[in-house]
Amino acid sequence: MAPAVAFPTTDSAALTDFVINQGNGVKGLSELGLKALPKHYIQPEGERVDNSKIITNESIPIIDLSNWEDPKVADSICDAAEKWGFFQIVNHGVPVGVLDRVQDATHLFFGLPAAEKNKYSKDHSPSNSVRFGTSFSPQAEKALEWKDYLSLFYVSEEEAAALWPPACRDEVFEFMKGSDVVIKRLLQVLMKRLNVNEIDETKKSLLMGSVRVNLNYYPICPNPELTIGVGRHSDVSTLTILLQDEIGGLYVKGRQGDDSWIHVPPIKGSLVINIGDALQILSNGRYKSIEHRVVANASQNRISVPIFVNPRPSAMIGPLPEVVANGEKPIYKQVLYSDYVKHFFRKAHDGKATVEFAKIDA
Ligand SMILES: O=C(O)CCC(=O)C(=O)O
Ligand SMILES: [Fe+2]
Repeated sequence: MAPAVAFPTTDSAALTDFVINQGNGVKGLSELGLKALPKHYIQPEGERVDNSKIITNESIPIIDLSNWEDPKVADSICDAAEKWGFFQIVNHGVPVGVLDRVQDATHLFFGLPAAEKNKYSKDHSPSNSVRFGTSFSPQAEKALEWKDYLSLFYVSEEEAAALWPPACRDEVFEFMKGSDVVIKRLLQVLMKRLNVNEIDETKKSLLMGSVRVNLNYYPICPNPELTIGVGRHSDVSTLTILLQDEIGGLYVKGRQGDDSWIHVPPIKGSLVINIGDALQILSNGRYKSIEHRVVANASQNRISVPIFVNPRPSAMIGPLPEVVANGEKPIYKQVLYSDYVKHFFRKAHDGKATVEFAKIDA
């Protein structure tokens, strides 16, 4: 039987203390067996997923990478990046055992006692590279999101070995390393269409100068229709490689320019790829970073593991010289990538608003 609720969940201070300060997260709330969603998680109607807005007559492309050398594969990747900003890849070369192990390790980490996970919270973590938290940006949000996370910024193998939680450290590292080849190939293909034929050191720092891996945990929610797992946002990355489990719940904004949403169906062994804001800016808008969000679930706990491939924080990002060489007008200015990321985290999730930060004023 679930334990009796030990505090009034209407009391903001008590809720913050339980969820954030003690490190119980929304997983802890969920396991109290609440009958109703605490008011802090009730999202304005526009932020919830409205079932009437979900379209089922379209789906994001699924690309088979078994024949890398086939130019048709490269075309499908670039077309998907231009038209959809989102696609799934199968036969990508990352062994299914690696994917299974990082999913098991994610469950293992979130299954640890709160006090153990809390060692990695903002107030206790020995390093900024390792952060356990809940929601997206609780200080900046009017309504909280129904998600806990562990965020791991990769600095070096030594640092990862010393600082990442032992419950998931080796498996996350194996997933990150195992995805290296497919990440490089995808970027090479995407660059070729932009007339960038070689990823030299400068390009490397712009495209893949840093990596962050998140472990996301979306526990069972008493009123999923009133809240959200992750609110509408686009990623600030160059490219995101996402491993989701078999539960489902990720929605991508439709292409009609209206408020329609498309489900990304789980496919065992596949990886979801999406273009982030940094690549939209570097490609001068040719590749699209598309809004997406995650619903909460009434009956199952869901996990996902995105790898965010990012520019180096100290890199200046703007439209690549190869892209504007033919006289194309730049629509973005040069911005310091770390400023861009700071801007993203300063506010609650708000769809595509972050990219305005880099727009050249009309
Ligand atoms: O959980 C998911 O499927 C997506 C998560 C996501 O969009 C993110 O972490 O940026
Ligand atoms: Fe995302």
